[in-house]
Amino acid sequence: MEKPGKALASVQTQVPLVHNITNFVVMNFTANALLAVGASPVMAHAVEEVEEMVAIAGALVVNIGTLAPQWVEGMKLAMKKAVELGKPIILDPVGAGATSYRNQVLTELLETASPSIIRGNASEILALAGSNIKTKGVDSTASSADSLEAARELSKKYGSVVSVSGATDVIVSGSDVAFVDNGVPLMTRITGMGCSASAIAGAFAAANQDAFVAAIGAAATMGVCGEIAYEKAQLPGSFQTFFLDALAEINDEKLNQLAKIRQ
Ligand SMILES: Nc1ncnc2c1ncn2[C@@H]1O[C@H](COP(=O)(O)OP(=O)(O)O)[C@@H](O)[C@H]1O
Ligand SMILES: Cc1ncsc1CCOP(=O)(O)O
Ligand SMILES: [Mg+2]
Repeated sequence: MEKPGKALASVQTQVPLVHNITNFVVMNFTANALLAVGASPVMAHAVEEVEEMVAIAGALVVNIGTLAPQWVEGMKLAMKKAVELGKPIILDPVGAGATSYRNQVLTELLETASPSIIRGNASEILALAGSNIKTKGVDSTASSADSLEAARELSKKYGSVVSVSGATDVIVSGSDVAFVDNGVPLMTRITGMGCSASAIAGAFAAANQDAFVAAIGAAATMGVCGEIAYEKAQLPGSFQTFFLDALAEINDEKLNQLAKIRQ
């Protein structure tokens, strides 16, 4: 397995534009996380402009966190355009398994296009694979270790890389699996950490052809930066600030040294 530093260096040298259709809760934090890691964020969801925006972006991140029908229309238009132009799509199925509306919209989005990367927590990935699990709003009620089979199924069904976050991040691409053991539990106590993981996966996918390499690099970057931030702050408010600082200071060498990736 190639070390993740090279994939990060590609992001930092290319500074890709990442088009996010994401939720109201995390827009600001996600944009800051992308800027800090060395990418360029834009948030745009109006049906009137999503096609033009995706045309100038390196990747499209679709996050269903605060859904409404007009947004779904914009997501579908953007996804179709991304397919037409060969741009990678990252899908974050926020709250899959919490309500039937979310499940229905996810079915429609996955009929519209196959994402390069599906990034969610364990409950969301299990729900997406058809299990009856009830996600606790947007929070997971399952462990990433229990989602390996579901991730495999989804990866085969949609031809996507599936990245499941948790104590260990599980990343599946067809029959290939990688595990990333970085991160700290405090990351679950700040909203937008998973959404940022998906947005950063977008930056990595924009700058790296191989979606498996991109998803692993993004997960390792998130986890390593969480560990660096935790050395400085052990409470959510200050941790969030130090996490952004860590994203801004991470480089290929440090990432290679601290990433714990198993295959
Ligand atoms: N128990 C944990 N220990 C260490 N890192 C974790 C833990 N749970 C989640 N993370 C990390 O936090 C980030 C967000 O993951 P998660 O909380 O699962 O996403 P979401 O916010 O979508 O539910 C990921 O980078 C993940 O690796
Ligand atoms: C709390 C909340 N409610 C709707 S979207 C959202 C943010 C979810 O963010 P994350 O999946 O990164 O925890
Ligand atoms: Mg999430």
